Amino acid sequence: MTSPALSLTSIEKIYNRGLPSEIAVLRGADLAVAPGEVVALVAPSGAGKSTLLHIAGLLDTPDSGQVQLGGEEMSGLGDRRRTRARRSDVGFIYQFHHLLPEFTAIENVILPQLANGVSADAAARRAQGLLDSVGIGPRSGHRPSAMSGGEQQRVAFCRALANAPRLLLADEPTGNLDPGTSDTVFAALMHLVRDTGLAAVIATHNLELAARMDRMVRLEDGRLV
Ligand SMILES: Nc1ncnc2c1ncn2[C@@H]1O[C@H](COP(=O)(O)OP(=O)(O)OP(=O)(O)O)[C@@H](O)[C@H]1O
Repeated sequence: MTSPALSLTSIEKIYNRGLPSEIAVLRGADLAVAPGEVVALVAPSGAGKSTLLHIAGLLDTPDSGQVQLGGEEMSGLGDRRRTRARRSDVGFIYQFHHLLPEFTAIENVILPQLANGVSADAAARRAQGLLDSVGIGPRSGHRPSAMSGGEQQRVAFCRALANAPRLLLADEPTGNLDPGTSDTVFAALMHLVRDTGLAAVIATHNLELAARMDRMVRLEDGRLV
């Protein structure tokens, strides 16, 4: 049997422990995502969606519970190995694209590859291929400020996939776009994800988009149902 791309077991996260403001955000959250599976994560605002995504993507650590990527335990790793695993195994997409404004679209997709030790030529070829696949190849030399919101977000998708991660985590990837653009951009994202066969967890408030994924999980009272 192949290992899940992501496995979260009994994840607990408490903020401000011991203080009057203590808040138990995650209380035994479990989730397994198979390679190639696209899971919609639906949660009311403040339920702990970002906390969960940050823990799954090794940006934050749980107070207890296990995080596995591709069957490998991540919980006990030191900072350097966590950073390496995050860089090569996980791609992030945020609601606001967070592209580097002083670099062009293609440079934004090249840079994470250089940081991962890929040669400049190979990185440029891969970046151009990714941009072509979401229909913005001809705009690869533009800076983000010269692109529409939907185009910028498609560049952010390509950047997230630049290092061929095994897991994609997205936090409201189309949340700041108008409904029409959101639909086109979501279709581009699904195309990329299906094309590369990677596992994805995509947080969204949009139930119509959630219904187009393989499975929907809801974050409720610190657990996933
Ligand atoms: N570093 C922190 N210290 C204390 N409390 C925090 C911290 N980060 C988040 N929280 C609290 O934990 C809860 C969950 O936060 P989180 O950002 O995970 O929610 P969310 O579901 O992503 O919300 P939204 O959809 O509004 O972005 C919130 O009540 C938030 O105020």
